[in-house]
Amino acid sequence: MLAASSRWRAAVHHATSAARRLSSGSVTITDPLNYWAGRRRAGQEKCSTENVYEPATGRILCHLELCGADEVNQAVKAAKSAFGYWSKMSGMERARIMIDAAHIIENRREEIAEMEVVNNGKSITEARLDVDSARLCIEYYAGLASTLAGQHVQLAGGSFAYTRREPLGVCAGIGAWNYPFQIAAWKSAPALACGNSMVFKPSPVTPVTAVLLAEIYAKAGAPEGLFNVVQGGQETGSLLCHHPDVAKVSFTGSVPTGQKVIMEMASKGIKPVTLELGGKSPLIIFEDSDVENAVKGALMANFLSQGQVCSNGTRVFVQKDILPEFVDEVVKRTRAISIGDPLLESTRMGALVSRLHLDKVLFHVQQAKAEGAKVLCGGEPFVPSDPKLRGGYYMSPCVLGDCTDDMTCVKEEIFGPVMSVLSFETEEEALRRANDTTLGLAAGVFTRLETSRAHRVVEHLKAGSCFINNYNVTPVEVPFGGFKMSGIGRENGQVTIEFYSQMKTVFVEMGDVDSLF
Ligand SMILES: NC(=O)C1=CN([C@@H]2O[C@H](COP(=O)(O)OP(=O)(O)OC[C@H]3O[C@@H](n4cnc5c(N)ncnc54)[C@H](O)[C@@H]3O)[C@@H](O)[C@H]2O)C=CC1
Repeated sequence: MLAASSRWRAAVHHATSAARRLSSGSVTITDPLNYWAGRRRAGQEKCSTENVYEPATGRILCHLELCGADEVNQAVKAAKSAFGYWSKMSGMERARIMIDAAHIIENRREEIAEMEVVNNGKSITEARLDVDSARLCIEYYAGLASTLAGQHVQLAGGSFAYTRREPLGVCAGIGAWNYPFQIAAWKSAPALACGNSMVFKPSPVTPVTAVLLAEIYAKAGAPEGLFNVVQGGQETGSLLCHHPDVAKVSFTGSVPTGQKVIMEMASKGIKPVTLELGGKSPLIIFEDSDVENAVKGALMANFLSQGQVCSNGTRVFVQKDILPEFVDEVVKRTRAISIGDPLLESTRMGALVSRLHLDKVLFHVQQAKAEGAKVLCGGEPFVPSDPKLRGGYYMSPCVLGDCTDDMTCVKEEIFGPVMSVLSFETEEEALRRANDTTLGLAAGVFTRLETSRAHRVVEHLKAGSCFINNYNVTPVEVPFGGFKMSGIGRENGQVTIEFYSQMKTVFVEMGDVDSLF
C-alpha cells in the first residue's frame, strides 16, 4: 500500500544512492524474535519451533520459537505494567517519544527494508515505501496525541458534564504476512498515541521485522513493556486474544480467521475488535478514461507486493469499446515487469511469500483456464537464471481475459498476481456487477470527461476505500478499512482514535439533589 505515487517515483530515484548491506541467500537469523519487558527473549527449552523461509531463495532463514501460555502471560504482564505509566503521561510527552521513534525508522530505513525483503520476498523498492508508511503513521499519530480532548456541556442550574477520552489498556495486534513492518506500525501508532500499550503477534511466516519496531520504540524512550512481540500462529494468537488482561484486539488477516475465530473470542470477553480482512475489489474503467492512466492504475491495483494486497482491484471491468486497446496495453506492460531477485534495484516483482501460497495461486490460474478464462499472459512458475534463486517462489504476473462473473477467479480472493478482465456496456450494469460480492474493502473508477459520473458511481459502490482515477494510494491521514465482510473499524486517519480509546461521561451537580423519594 503506497502513500502517494510521487513517493513511489522518489523511492525509485533515491534507491541507487543507498548502500546495499544484504544479498539474497546470505542471511541467517539467530537472534531471538520474541520481545517483552525491554529485550529480546529466547523461548523456553520446551517451546516448539517452526521454519521461516527466505522467499527469494527458498532457504531456511531461521527457526521460529513459538510462544505458549507462559510467554504470552509474561508479555501481557509487561504491557500492563507499562500501561500504568504510559497512560498517565501527557499527549505531548507520548508524542515526543513517538517522534523520536519515527526518526530512528528514517535513519534505519534501508536496513529495515532489506530485512523485510529477505523475509517477505517483495521488491526493495516497495519495501522502502512500506517503511516510509510506517514512519509517517507514527509521526501522524504523534501529532494527534496531544489533541485528544473531551467536551464540556453546560446544563441547567449551573450543573455541567464533561467527557474524557481514555485509553483501553493492553491492546493485542495480530498481523498478516504481506506488510509485516507496516501493519505493526499502523496498529501500534494509534494505540500508543491514545495511551495504550500493545502486545503484537506477527504472522509466523514473516516474524522478523516486528521485533525491530519493538527495539526502536525502546530506543526512543518508551517504557519497558510498552510494545511487545510474541511469535507464533493460531495457538499463540488465540492465547493472546483470550487473555483476560487484553482489552482490545486489532486483527489483519483472512476473512475466515477474522470471522470465525476473532469475533467469537472477542465476544466472550466483550472486547472491541478492529478487523482488516480480505477483498475482491472492482476497478471500473469507462470508455472516456485516459487509457494510459487506466492501464497504469490497473497494474498498481493488481501487481504490488506480487498481488498479495488486500485492497487489490482484481476484478477489472472495462467498457466494451476500449476493451481491445486496454487489453493490448495491459498485457504488453505486464509482460515487461522484471521478475527476480527482490533485493536488486531493477526488480519490480519479487517472490511470493511461500511455496504453499505460490502453488495455491498457480492452481487458481489452472482453475480459471478450466472454467473458460483465457490466459493472456503469465500465470506460470518463473525460474530466475541466477542459480541461488532457483528454489524461490516466483511466478509470472497473469492477465486473464474472457472472464465472467461466475468464475472462481472472479469470485474468490486469489491474493497473487492475477488480474481478471471483464467487459461491460452500461454504468448501471457495471455498478450492479461490481457490488455483487460479500466483500467490500476497496473499489476504483477511471473516467475522465464526466467528473459527475465518477462521484455518482463512487456513491453507489459498496466499498470502504474508493479511488477515482488512481488505485492503491493509502496516505496515513486517510481512514482505511472495509464494508461488508471486509472488516470492522478503520485504520489510519483521525477516526482511528475512536477505535483505540473509550469515552467517559462525567456529570457534575452544582445544586442540591432533587430526589423523587
Ligand atoms: N484489510 C487489510 O488491511 C488486509 C487484509 N489482509 C488479508 O489477510 C489475508 C492474508 O493473511 P494471512 O496471514 O494468510 O491471514 P490469516 O487469517 O491466516 O492469519 C492472519 C493472522 O492471524 C493469526 N491467526 C490465525 N488463527 C488465529 C486464531 N485462532 N487466533 C488468533 N490469531 C490467529 C495468524 O497467525 C496471523 O498472524 C488475506 O486474506 C488478506 O486479504 C492482509 C493485509 C491487509
